[in-house]
Amino acid sequence: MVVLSQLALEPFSVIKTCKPIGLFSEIPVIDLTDPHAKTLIIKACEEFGFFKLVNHGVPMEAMTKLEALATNFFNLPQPEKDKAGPPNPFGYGNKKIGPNGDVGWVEYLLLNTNPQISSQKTSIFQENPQIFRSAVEDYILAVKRMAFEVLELMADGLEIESRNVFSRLLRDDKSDSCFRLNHYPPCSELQALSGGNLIGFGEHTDPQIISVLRSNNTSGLQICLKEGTWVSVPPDQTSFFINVGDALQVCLLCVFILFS
Ligand SMILES: C=C1C[C@]23C[C@@]1(O)CC[C@H]2[C@@]12CC[C@H](O)[C@@](C)(C(=O)O1)[C@H]2[C@@H]3C(=O)O
Ligand SMILES: O=C(O)CCC(=O)C(=O)O
Repeated sequence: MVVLSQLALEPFSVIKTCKPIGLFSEIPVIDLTDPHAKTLIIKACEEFGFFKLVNHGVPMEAMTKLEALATNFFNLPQPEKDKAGPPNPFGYGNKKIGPNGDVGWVEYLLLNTNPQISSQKTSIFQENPQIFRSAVEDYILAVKRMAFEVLELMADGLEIESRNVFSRLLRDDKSDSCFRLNHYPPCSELQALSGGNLIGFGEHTDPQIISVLRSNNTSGLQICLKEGTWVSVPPDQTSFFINVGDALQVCLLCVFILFS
């Protein structure tokens, strides 16, 4: 048994904890091949701002490959991972999230997704540079295709004449879309001491149009419902989850104001 002294616990004092909450089974599920997908997406955006995507067209092989390589990266000794940091804004980060001084029990790789991905810090792809880089590129390409489809269905569902009104923002070579690989390391001693789960990536809204999320069959992601209750998203190995970001929420509000 390891007993942590007060001194050893000091660096963790800024990491918050939360009590486990129940899994939420009512998250809308959108089948991307369903002819009614556009209507169902808009309904899900209005009701939850969050939905699950199935039959999304991203090959399972691309997901599995990336997951294995990311796991290899996060299993590297700390000094090796640190060579890919600090994130400014792209690169490897540990506990410090974003520019606002937020901290969490998380380490991550933040990358840009534009075609000049080769301009990323090469130390990110250190172990197997070609293999890791091409797995990241293949995955990003497949996820982008899916995101184009979702954004175009959203425009269709809103009956906006130009179908690419949202997707062109992502298609743009200068798009500031980014790709984030989060790893939440286990820390059973601290969890036992605190009596709750350590918060990895704290409460926030996403500034983007949409965020595309995937978990490797692990629970932990929580969303806040309209009435303010936090619920847990059930673990899922094969689906993606879409979260409506602040930018799209503003667009949706404008559309509703204009047409109501
Ligand atoms: C804590 C934060 C990190 C973040 C900016 C923020 O203040 C709130 C949203 C976070 C997020 C989530 C999606 C993307 O990964 C990200 C790059 C973004 O634009 O918003 C991160 C931000 C970040 O890591 O800087
Ligand atoms: O790791 C996750 O699934 C959550 C990350 C997140 O909330 C985000 O990137 O906005």
